[in-house]
Amino acid sequence: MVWAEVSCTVPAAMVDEVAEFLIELSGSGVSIDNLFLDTFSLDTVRESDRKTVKAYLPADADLTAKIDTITAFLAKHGPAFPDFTFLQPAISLLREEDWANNWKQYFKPARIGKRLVIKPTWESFNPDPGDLIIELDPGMAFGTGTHATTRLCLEALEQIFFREGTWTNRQGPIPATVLDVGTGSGILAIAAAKMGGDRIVGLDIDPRAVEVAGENVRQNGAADRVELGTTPLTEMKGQFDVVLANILAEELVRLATPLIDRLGPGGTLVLSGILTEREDFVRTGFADHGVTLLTTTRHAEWSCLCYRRDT
Ligand SMILES: C[S@@+](CC[C@H](N)C(=O)[O-])C[C@H]1O[C@@H](n2cnc3c(N)ncnc32)[C@H](O)[C@@H]1O
Repeated sequence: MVWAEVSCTVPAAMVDEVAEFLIELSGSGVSIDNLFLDTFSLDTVRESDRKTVKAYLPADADLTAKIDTITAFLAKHGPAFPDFTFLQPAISLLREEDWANNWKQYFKPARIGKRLVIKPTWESFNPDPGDLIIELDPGMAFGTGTHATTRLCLEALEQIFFREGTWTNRQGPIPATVLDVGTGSGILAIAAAKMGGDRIVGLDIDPRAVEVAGENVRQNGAADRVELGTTPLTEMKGQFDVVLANILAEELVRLATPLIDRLGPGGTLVLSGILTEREDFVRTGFADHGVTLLTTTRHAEWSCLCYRRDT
């Protein structure tokens, strides 16, 4: 397999927008070269006013169209940023082994919330007491923990499971069952299992994501509690204590009824993948559905809404 490394050099203020766009397009993470070194002395390390955001795309028949999409994105959105100069994205081809190693230099253990650490398998990490470690290699499925929408879900899960100084489910009866709609890399399902969920079901419409999630679940020793599959949400049966869905606002609203149907009375629904400007659209879509909005959290331009099912 050959990969294309696509490098976009943009003003620092545009980095977040370009990174979000490339994450969506590539279905995976990006790297950002953010330091400009101009002498041998570390004292002179300073932030550059330009940064290079790199994404990795399979070098297949779709590559040219994707590069055209990236070029059009830069040309359309760049002029809104001061000091923008249009630079054609630079492309270099990498073999699978090089691609894998390229990723490695950018993925470091990341703490999310207070106790969760996402750790690439090749890195060593000394956990603090009470830390939960998720071992995750960046694959082609979305969900390395670094994206704001994933982070917001993980923080919401910690709020649900960690109470009064302990992970509740090991002591208490609920919450015990979790449905993760759009599981991607399986990161939320694994986190739910580590936090104390007894039975977790992860669904994804993309069979490749389910495959990657399966490997990650096994790697984290959670296969006894996590089931994965491509069953459409509308065909799912049963009810869960927690339902997570990190998919886009339009899809969340489209699926409002089946999402709530899968939630047991008093259960918590975590909706993520919502651009903050689309928050009201989602709130309206979930109004009069027998759920009460508990919290709204935001990170970058993303929002996460948590609801409780009333009866
Ligand atoms: C933004 S990713 C989230 C991945 C992971 N849960 C996370 O939080 O990082 C969304 C995932 O949802 C899947 N997806 C989109 N619409 C879906 C649907 N209607 N049912 C199930 N999966 C869906 C996509 O294939 C993708 O893997």
